[in-house]
Amino acid sequence: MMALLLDTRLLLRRVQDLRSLTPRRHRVKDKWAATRPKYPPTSLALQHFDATYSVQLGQLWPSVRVALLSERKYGALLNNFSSDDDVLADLRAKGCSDFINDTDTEAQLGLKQDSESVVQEESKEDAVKKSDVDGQQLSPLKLSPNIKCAVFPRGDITQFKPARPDMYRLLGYYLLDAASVLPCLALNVQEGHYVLDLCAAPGGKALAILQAQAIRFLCVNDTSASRTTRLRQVLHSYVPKEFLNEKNLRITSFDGTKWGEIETNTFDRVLVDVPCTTDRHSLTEDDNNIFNKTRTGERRRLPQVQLELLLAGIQAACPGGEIMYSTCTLSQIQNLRVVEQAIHLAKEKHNITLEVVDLRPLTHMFRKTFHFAPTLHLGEMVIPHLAANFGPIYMCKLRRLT
Ligand SMILES: C[S@@+](CC[C@H](N)C(=O)[O-])C[C@H]1O[C@@H](n2cnc3c(N)ncnc32)[C@H](O)[C@@H]1O
Repeated sequence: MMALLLDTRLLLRRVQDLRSLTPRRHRVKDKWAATRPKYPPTSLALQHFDATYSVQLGQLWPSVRVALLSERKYGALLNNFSSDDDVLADLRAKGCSDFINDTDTEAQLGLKQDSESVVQEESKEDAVKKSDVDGQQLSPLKLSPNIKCAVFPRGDITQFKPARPDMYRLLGYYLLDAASVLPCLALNVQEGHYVLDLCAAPGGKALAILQAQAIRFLCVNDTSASRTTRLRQVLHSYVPKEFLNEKNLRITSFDGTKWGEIETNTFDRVLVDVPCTTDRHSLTEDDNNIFNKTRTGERRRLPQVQLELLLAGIQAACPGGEIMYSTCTLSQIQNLRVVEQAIHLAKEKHNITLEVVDLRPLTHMFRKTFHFAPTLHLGEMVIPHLAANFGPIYMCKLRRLT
């Protein structure tokens, strides 16, 4: 009996000891509980997108939503300046293909058995007809064969390893959303061109444009000083020092909306890759999120800033020059509406006439790699899909007639 009493007392003491070691639940609030916003920006973004994109995209929205909330897919933009000649071969050995140049004729014609293919219901006859259209329409597009981007096949979510430096410490590839190479390809830079990248940091698209190895002069600009520093670092990690001189390249940090006051009628090609709601980032990262309550004003001003940037880009182009407007949002207000207004205001305020360049041949050519939104009346848009989780990327190309 005595032994049992002792055992019980010992047991009680152990329990008390343990209690003193374990803090009572809710006695002290966890630190994060006090600072965590009631409505995290990612949740606010999802609410906003559910309300707007369900109307804009209709039946497509649920599948785009799932893809946007899932792991994104990258592409590896090959660096032609690297002295390592085996990079693409190594990536191919891992199962990648260069989505721009590895379009073998059979696959182009849709004759290959591909259970996942977006064109799986396309008859052989249709495919052959479309291929003829490709041939005719793609020749004026003159895509640069030097721009190469490796991707894993549809449905394959293998991740790329970080790029390795060559003997000159230049990296072999740059990881980016493969769809963001499309505006650079469609910009169609030709030998001897003067090119302006108005919102260039961190520099993925500038790097893609440089791969064409045709440019006479590239001006890269970004209003953010910290992002311009990042842009410089990127250029130094991928482009040889000999190229990074004032004769070939200018790095500036101006407010791009004012470019029309600085330099007009100058560039053969202008890329206007504007700040936007960066839909994928807004849904997945609370840090630096434009849906943060403190940034509501900035978010509401975006369409106006985008319009001013596009108008400045249009003015910076020379007559006959081409301007590419691009975003990484699905929002009609930031995409088509901005382009419509810019075309109108360019005429009204600056007497500049523009024509919209048809990018359908490009979308047709890359229909096996990306999902494109059904016909938009202005521009083209890559929409995220679980089997090919790239985008969103909107692009619209304008040509200055006057
Ligand atoms: C979508 S990001 C550009 C991405 C870049 N083109 C790339 O491919 O890496 C938009 C950029 O616009 C810059 N930006 C925002 N407002 C600007 C302005 N008024 N003038 C110039 N750049 C601006 C931002 O700092 C940001 O780096």
